[in-house]
Amino acid sequence: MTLLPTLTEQISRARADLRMGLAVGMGDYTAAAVETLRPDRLAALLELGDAVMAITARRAETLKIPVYDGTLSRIIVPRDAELGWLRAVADPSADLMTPLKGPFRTDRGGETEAHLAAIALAKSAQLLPAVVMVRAKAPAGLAQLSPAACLAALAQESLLHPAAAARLPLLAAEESRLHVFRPEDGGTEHYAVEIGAPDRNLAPLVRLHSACFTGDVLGSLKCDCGPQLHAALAAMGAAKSGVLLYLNQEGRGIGLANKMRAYALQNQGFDTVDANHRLGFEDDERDFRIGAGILRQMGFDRVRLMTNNPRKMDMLRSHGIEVVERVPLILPPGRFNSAYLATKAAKSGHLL
Ligand SMILES: Nc1nc2c(ncn2[C@@H]2O[C@H](COP(=O)(O)OP(=O)(O)OP(=O)(O)O)[C@@H](O)[C@H]2O)c(=O)[nH]1
Ligand SMILES: [Zn+2]
Repeated sequence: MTLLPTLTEQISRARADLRMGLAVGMGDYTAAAVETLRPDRLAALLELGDAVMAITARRAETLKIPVYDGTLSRIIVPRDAELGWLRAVADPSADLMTPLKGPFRTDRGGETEAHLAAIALAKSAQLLPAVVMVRAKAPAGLAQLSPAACLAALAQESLLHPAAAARLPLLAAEESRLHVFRPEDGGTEHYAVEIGAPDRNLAPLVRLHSACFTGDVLGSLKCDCGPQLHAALAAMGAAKSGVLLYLNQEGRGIGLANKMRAYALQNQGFDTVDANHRLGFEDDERDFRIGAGILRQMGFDRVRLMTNNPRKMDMLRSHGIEVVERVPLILPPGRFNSAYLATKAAKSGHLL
């Protein structure tokens, strides 16, 4: 028995540190997220030694920087580099105005595990996936992680536990309950709306809905999230049975700030997939294992899934939930979201 933090708890702390702009120890390196770094901290970091900036292959492709190992690039940070330069490499918002930020010198060969782990940690903190790293042990007082352990822990399914539940009459269904699930790793909570009393032996209507503040709350016309949310609840209300999981994976897992960066790129003419890539993310950074885990905990192992996204079905199936039927959830496109929906069908495999 110990009062000391477990590896998962140490990772959660390190994630919070990156968000605050603090550096963390990653094996033999000291690493900080470019997005939150302050000029004085950059100067202190550069005093430790020569720095590289690690970016994902996706961002490197946009900047036409070579990727030697298929996953990332390590750009050598000039001794006199200013934070603005690092930020411009990390953040594509000014790409069109200043397309060529190079010439860039890059590192090749050698170990990249610490770089990969630092990028994965920045992504899990919903920060731009760009980190500045110096090969020097982190000074005492900073979080210290082992890259291999960090990568393994971040790839693992996070365990969730029921935190609270109560009856919640809804417009779509008076007989409803809201369950709050809390992950062990200190991350964001996720919710399950249980409508009626779905029979655990039958396959109820289920929807895995990913949070969309702009669509769900503000009624944004750029996507179909709000109408899909309400249509799913209405269908469950009509059936007097169903489970809607509200997963707090805003912006397909990249967070609202990055989603707004992606929207700004879309306003420049890039589509929803290319915008994610230019930011350094994959098209979809969500972890649908969370949904499977919540369903299993609630006693469901067979579902009729309301979705147009085959990835959701595959992920549930490979995590112990039988999808006995796909129930399409298609809303008429509008003036502002037709291009978005067409891109999802053409590039992300969404079914129409
Ligand atoms: N990164 C990014 N996320 C977006 C964009 N537009 C909407 N989103 C997010 O995309 C997610 C959409 O979630 P869902 O509707 O559950 O999923 P889906 O993959 O469209 O699949 P189905 O609706 O089930 O067919 C939400 O997290 C939104 O916040 C965008 O342009 N960029
Ligand atoms: Zn949306």
